[in-house]
Amino acid sequence: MNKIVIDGLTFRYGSRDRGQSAPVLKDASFSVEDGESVGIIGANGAGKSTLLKILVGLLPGYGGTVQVCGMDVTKENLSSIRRKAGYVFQDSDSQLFMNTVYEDVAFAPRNYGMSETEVEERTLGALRQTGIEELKDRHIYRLSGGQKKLAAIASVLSMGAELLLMDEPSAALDPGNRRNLIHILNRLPGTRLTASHDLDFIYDTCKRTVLLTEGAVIRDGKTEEILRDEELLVAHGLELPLSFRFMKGV
Ligand SMILES: Nc1ncnc2c1ncn2[C@@H]1O[C@H](COP(=O)(O)OP(=O)(O)OP(=O)(O)O)[C@@H](O)[C@H]1O
Repeated sequence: MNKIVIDGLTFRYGSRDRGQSAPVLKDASFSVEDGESVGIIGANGAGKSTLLKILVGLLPGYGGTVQVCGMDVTKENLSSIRRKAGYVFQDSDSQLFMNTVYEDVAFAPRNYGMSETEVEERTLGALRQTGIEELKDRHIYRLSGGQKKLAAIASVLSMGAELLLMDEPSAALDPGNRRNLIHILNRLPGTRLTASHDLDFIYDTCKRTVLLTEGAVIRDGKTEEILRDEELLVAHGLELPLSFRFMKGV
């Protein structure tokens, strides 16, 4: 079953009264199957963040078909979609707002009216999956960037998200935290869509990759094949990931 279906997606910012702006997504189509881990790569302004925001209903008014977890992305379906699809912001500070890690991770299940026993079970489960159980009583302001990222991921896992949508998850992480995040993501069950221009991170966490340029899907295929294609990457404002540069001896 497909967790995401995007068919002929077109989107432009702005409204008619402010004048029509150019489309930032142009007839984009691809699907993501249950259990797949897919990367979205593209230069600055390619439309990666816009695409993720459309999937969680933050940007209505798109053209074409967009379905998440079997539901059309419409106002009526948003609360059901957000129970199944967890959006991890690029900036973890925009996502964490409670006092402690535990409170933040417990927020969504509590908000959905689950019993305190279930809230605790889900919260501890999510903290375990992200390897931050020992930080549960830590104040959010006392977390490092890497710990905040893990807390933000735990806060969407606790509501039972089947689909993780992540915007630049490795941004601002040092090598140790980045490696830890790769290790944790690769052990998580479920489906993932990760937007990033950290191509090494995509190589380490996604089997399939979609290349976007100016809002259009240029390539959709095996990560290894796309990330090895230097000519393709350079033509679209990217460069070979380090892993392949070393192999070439560059
Ligand atoms: N709120 C907005 N209003 C108007 N235009 C916007 C808005 N947000 C983004 N854009 C424009 O939409 C296009 C796509 O932006 P988007 O942030 O989706 O790209 P991106 O691939 O995520 O880029 P980056 O890698 O720099 O984060 C860009 O031209 C950008 O300037």
